[in-house]
Amino acid sequence: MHTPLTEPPAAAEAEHLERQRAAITRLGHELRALVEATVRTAASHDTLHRAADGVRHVTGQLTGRRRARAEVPEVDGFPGGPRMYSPVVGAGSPLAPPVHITPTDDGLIGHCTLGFAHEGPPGYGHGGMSAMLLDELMGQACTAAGTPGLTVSLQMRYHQPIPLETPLHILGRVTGTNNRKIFVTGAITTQADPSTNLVTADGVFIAPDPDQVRALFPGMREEA
Ligand SMILES: CCCCC/C=C\C/C=C\C/C=C\C/C=C\CCCC(=O)SCCNC(=O)CCNC(=O)[C@H](O)C(C)(C)COP(=O)(O)OP(=O)(O)OC[C@H]1O[C@@H](n2cnc3c(N)ncnc32)[C@H](O)[C@@H]1OP(=O)(O)O
Repeated sequence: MHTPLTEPPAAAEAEHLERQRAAITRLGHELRALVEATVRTAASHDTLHRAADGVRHVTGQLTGRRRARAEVPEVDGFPGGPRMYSPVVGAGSPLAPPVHITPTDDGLIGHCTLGFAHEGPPGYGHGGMSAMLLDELMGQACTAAGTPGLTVSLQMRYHQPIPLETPLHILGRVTGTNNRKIFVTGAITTQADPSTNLVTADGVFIAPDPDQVRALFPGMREEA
């Protein structure tokens, strides 16, 4: 059977990206397990010191070339594509639950479960986490509606605490626009009781003009 000596560049690049993203996702998963174990453990100080030595050793393996501040990672698409290291949706970020987002009839829905690393009041989610989850969903709802925007105002209402280790729904929906202003609402519920809003938010996002986009995101690739 004839095998081509060189793969077409596009196919090789796609395969490289896929491998890279799979490895980033795997490391993110292990790091989340480490973070969760760290904030729940009752291990002795000896064990904690040994773990710290081990983690320092691992960190030392990841300090080669590092991306610059405004550089968009090669594994990402911006705007509108994957964000592997986002603290909300990034499969590679130990900070992210991570949230998995899908479209709805009129906006977006995110699915996630908060762990002990996201705790505010004992047993419940941190209010700042709720704001971060909603900011992301509402921001992505702007992008999904065809008008990517930056948050200029986020009004939060905390109705009931968010239980940890409980599957959640996070909703984001664009309700209107006025020139560059985009009005968005959001809500967090449990998956089990989607009709009871635990947290709601109203936000104003602004679509930056082209000069602002160039100034703010110098690392954005031309094709975006
Ligand atoms: C095709 C290319 C597209 C390129 C990509 C474009 C955008 C990408 C953006 C987002 C997508 C990316 C990632 C999503 C990730 C995360 C989602 C979470 C969202 C965030 O994590 S995002 C970070 C936090 N966010 C900021 O870091 C913003 C800081 N900010 C600024 O960088 C400036 O603010 C800017 C540049 C946005 C606008 O600057 P500016 O000078 O053009 O705006 P200006 O002041 O002229 O206001 C214009 C009109 O908005 C009204 N207005 C202003 N403030 C208001 C407020 N608070 N409430 C109500 N209305 C307000 C004014 O009253 C006026 O209204 P009017 O025209 O009617 O008078």
